[in-house]
Amino acid sequence: MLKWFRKKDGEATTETAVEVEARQESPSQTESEVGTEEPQETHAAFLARLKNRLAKSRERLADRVDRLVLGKKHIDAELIEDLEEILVTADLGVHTTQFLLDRVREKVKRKELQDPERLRQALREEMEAILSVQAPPMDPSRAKPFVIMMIGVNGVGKTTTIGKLAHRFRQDGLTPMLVAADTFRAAAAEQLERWAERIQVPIVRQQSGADPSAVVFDALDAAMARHVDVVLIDTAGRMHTKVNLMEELKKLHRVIRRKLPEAPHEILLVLDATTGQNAVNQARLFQDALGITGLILTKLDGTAKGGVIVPICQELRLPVRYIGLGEALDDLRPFDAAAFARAVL
Ligand SMILES: Nc1nc2c(ncn2[C@@H]2O[C@H](COP(=O)(O)OP(=O)(O)OP(=O)(O)O)[C@@H](O)[C@H]2O)c(=O)[nH]1
Repeated sequence: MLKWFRKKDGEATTETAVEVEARQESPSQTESEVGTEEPQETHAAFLARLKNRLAKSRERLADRVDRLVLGKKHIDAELIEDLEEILVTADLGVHTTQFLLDRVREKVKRKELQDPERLRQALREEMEAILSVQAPPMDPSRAKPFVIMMIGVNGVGKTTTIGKLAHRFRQDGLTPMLVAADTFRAAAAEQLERWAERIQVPIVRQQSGADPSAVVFDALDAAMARHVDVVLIDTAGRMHTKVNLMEELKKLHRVIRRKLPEAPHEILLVLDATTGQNAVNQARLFQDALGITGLILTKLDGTAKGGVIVPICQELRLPVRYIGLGEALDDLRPFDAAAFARAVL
């Protein structure tokens, strides 16, 4: 059954009609309509899939390390120098590469690592340790509504990730609501609306050019009135006016806080793995401006640059919440440091 809730918002602007589109059907009905129920995948099967998707990264890193040590008897200065080039070109960055090489040298010196064939395993352990950032888990049950602000530059996959994440929440029995706070690009709200339709969740949007803060303000009212569990806010990735993107996002953040002092409960930065080292700069900028609570790395299916997440985790000490492995509904997976390290190295 399709229900429409229309609300004229005279306070924000005279013309802003907030449309809360809601479909209220039983979860079982929705699941069969959507027809995308994730089959229960074993851990081994998932690992195989992740390795497969990260195939290019593996070629570039795991295979290169294997080729490097092939036939070598000792880990010597020359081998470490060659390893340095491999790690830097796998987007691990100069700082993280030096850190990893120092750890290798220490282990060799302490005679904990002597066999070149164990080099890949040793690096993998170090990588896993860096990626295992200690942080409280993302727990949507700790607040109602649990507000997630999705940020990132344009094209990284924010909208797609919101759709996939909302789908996951629905499967967990939660009611999500999508909020189109990128009002600068009409296509952005339309794309989010298509996701809302596809996964059958309500969306709050206003017409193009509306004030994003007004959209969010109204959306939080609607979420509270309708007892929504999780609010997912899609934000702009690029400003088409003179307004500075970071200033706009900060304003949005203030509006959320004013309405719900504990919110946003998560500020998730979406990074496109294919951009390599650019992702490091983006993470720094967004962290300085807003303070991020977690990362989502998308497009790992088509890149040799997945390694970029390692220097980001090492420098900013931020947990990776999810990884995107494709464009399908179930291609967003919770991040697992051990599985990721094993898939890359
Ligand atoms: N291969 C692949 N493509 C992805 C993934 N995530 C998103 N995409 C694609 O990346 C493109 C951009 O995604 P969007 O979700 O529109 O990105 P956005 O950050 O919302 O972009 P703006 O609205 O311009 O700010 C789309 O074609 C998505 O289908 C992923 O994990 N793998």
